[in-house]
Amino acid sequence: MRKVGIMGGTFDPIHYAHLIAAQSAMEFAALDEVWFIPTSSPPLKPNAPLATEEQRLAMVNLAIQGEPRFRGLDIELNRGGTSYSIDTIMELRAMYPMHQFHYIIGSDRIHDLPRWHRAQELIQLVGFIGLNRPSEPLELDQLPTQWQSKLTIAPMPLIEISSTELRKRVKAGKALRYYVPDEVESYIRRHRLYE
Ligand SMILES: Nc1ncnc2c1ncn2[C@@H]1O[C@H](COP(=O)(O)OP(=O)(O)OP(=O)(O)O)[C@@H](O)[C@H]1O
Ligand SMILES: O=C(O)c1ccc[n+]([C@@H]2O[C@H](COP(=O)([O-])O)[C@@H](O)[C@H]2O)c1
Repeated sequence: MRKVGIMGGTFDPIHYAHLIAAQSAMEFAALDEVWFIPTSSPPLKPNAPLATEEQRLAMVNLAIQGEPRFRGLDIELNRGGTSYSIDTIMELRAMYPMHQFHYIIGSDRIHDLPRWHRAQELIQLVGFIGLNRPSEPLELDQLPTQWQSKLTIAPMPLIEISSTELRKRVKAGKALRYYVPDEVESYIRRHRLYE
């Protein structure tokens, strides 16, 4: 049996906090691998991503190259439409019956977990590894008890980097260096993303 963490996200663009979150979850929960899965259409976000699906996946693959335990998956892009996690988990469980999956999420997403599509079924299929995020600090007591019992909190240095802030930085002509891997910055500049 392999323990696999699922790092789902819009990744518009992927940044260092995503990578540190994945590494923290991997260390804490003794995961064998983390699979990064870019969404097609993110369920609870008001705006559509700015970069294309191909560009977001390309940036994920550039960011994780060199870490053999990290892998980028196009399963949600191939399925298209709204990327509900229940569909992804069911598909992955059917494809990899010997794997045990854990969903990795930041505190902003932890708070809206009960509003996820078919949340009651999802909770039966997968455990969650949560990471604190300074913009929306963890408030576990706000979460129904049945969710609290399915959630493990992994320690991670608080890092207030968001893709929204990075898109604003590009628009304002500011540097991305030290916020994203160099290869991701080069890709963003080459494709003139977020300008
Ligand atoms: N700074 C961070 N610390 C911890 N977790 C994070 C951080 N940034 C993102 N995450 C988590 O990573 C996952 C994917 O996030 P996402 O791709 O939406 O990035 P984002 O920075 O929140 O994007 P945006 O600003 O566009 O909303 C989510 O579970 C999110 O909570
Ligand atoms: O299944 C849902 O209803 C659902 C609702 C909100 C978020 N998610 C998943 O959570 C992950 C992070 O979402 P986001 O919007 O922060 O990029 C991504 O994989 C989404 O598909 C899933």
